[in-house]
Amino acid sequence: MKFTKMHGAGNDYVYVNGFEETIDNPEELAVRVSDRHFGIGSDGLILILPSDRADVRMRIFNADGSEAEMCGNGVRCVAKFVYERGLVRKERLIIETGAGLLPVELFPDAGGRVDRVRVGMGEPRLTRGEIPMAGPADERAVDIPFEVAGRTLRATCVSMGNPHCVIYVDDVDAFPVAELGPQIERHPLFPQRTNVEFVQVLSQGEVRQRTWERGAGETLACGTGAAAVTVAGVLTGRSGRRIVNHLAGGDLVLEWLEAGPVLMTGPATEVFSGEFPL
Ligand SMILES: N[C@@H](CCC[C@H](N)C(=O)O)C(=O)O
Repeated sequence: MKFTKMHGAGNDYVYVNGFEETIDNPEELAVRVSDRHFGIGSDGLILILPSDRADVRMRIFNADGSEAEMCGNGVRCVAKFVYERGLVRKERLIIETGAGLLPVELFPDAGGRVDRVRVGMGEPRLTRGEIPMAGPADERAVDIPFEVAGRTLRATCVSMGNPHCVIYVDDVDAFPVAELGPQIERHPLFPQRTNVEFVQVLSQGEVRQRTWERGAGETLACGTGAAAVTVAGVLTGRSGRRIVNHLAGGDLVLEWLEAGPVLMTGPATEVFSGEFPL
């Protein structure tokens, strides 16, 4: 199987061109390729596929083999991949994801190389029923207290097509992400598990984020997570509608428009291509 390894702000995936390759068991393949010792090494697997509703379709599988609805850093890399290889030579395209059809804008340089991409991430879903989260289905979860490992934390929960639990902390570097992340991911509040963002607010327009991803563990960045953090900042009054989010692997610029959708702009980087035995 031919593959390309790409990353968006350090959130790395193995990308397979499904216009040419047929993958029978992507769940199992995701586990194999993601292994950082015995595989290629990645946070998961992304398939780039033909679509009958959009210019291209993507499917994302986490490193544990579970399929997610959407990947914000991945969608930027998919756009770069299809543009640079001439599969879809458009600077504005639509990508089909499990979270719906998303508009994407590319900023190629004079040589046709794309390093920066903007994605319309759709409208956040805010009720517990939509996230999904235990409790009254039509209520929001904004700064709600909950217990984990004998501590009381406060969570603001948002779906960007996939579930996110945002927790504000004073010092994100010192926070025990690896200890509490997996316990929050599988907390009984979240019937489909959750991604977890630990956030330190620097100012109304700037935050720092560490991410514990559902199905992948701590990653260097999470695009849907950064979008959820933008929304949580507005809902809790901690940050404004437009922020720069400093993630462990790079920066993303986000804006939650009054009209509804969240826009995310960030890097898309190709690392190398190769062949992997199926
Ligand atoms: N890294 C991604 C999100 C990938 C899926 C996530 N782990 C989930 O299970 O929902 C991003 O950049 O959004």
